[in-house]
Amino acid sequence: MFQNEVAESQGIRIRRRPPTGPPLHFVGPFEFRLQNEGNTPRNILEEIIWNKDIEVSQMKERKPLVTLKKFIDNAPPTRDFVGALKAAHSRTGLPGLIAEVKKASPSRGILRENFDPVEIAQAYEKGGAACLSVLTDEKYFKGSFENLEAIRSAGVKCPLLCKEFVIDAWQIYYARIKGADAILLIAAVLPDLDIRYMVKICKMLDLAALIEVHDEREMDRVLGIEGIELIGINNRNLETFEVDISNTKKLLEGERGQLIRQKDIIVVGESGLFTPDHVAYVQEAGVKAVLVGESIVKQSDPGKGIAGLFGKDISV
Ligand SMILES: O=P(O)(O)OC[C@@H](O)[C@@H](O)c1c[nH]c2ccccc12
Repeated sequence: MFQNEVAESQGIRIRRRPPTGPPLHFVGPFEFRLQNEGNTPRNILEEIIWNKDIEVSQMKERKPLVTLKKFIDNAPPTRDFVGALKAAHSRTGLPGLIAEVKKASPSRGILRENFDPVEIAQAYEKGGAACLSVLTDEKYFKGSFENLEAIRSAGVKCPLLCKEFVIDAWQIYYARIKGADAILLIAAVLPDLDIRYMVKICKMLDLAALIEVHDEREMDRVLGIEGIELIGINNRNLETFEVDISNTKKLLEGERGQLIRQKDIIVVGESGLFTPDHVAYVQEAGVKAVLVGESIVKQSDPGKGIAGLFGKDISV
């Protein structure tokens, strides 16, 4: 089966870029660039993935895997991402916070004009964040690997999640070299075999893998994969941008919730969390951690934003 057919059989709607790319000109009497005939992205996530494909193939040419592997041997050890979340949860009795260093997003535009990633990261740490998430996609989120590196070099102690659209194992090695302690893998984009393979690479590199799901089918696929410690439930649909925090509750009900507790998997509630009520709602649903960007990054002091989000100071 071809790559897209394997993906489709698992309910994955995101297609990988056609190898030839969309035709750029008229050929013969007909325009071949037909809308939605396989050569135009159908939604924003698909567009991001097709761009990422080009970006990664260019970066791989400049820094082939053999070169990256040499740097890995000298990279400092990673810090325990999952451990930090668990420790925060038992210290505060509230979900451990992964605070996101996020300048912009395709759905919300620019979130913060004067954006100093290191300053924001330090404010988050001071405000009681257990871990940080750093967006590294430049084109759609105005993030960068330089931000990740800078935060790590500035002496921030919170473990760092590299927030990327991973489609190739090369990106995992790259993230590790740039200072990541954990990496995001999105089930809406990656077939089971890729997730299995990438989770193994993460283990080999001592990185935590946060596997992100958005619906029941993705959750069931991921629960069928061995060795997963961390699942994120995204309340935002990355194809339509619709946000609904009851999604977290829906995916943790019944047998799924039971299986997750049995397997001792930590669930992270992601996106659209703005108030102490929101946090309490997803905690009630069963999450032990939350991933929050917009509501805290927008505050003039993002550290105080954390106290606002939880309804109390969690820094002590
Ligand atoms: O800013 P919010 O609504 O608090 O969301 C943060 C985070 O969940 C969101 O940025 C996110 C979750 N999964 C993603 C995947 C790609 C890009 C971004 C994301």
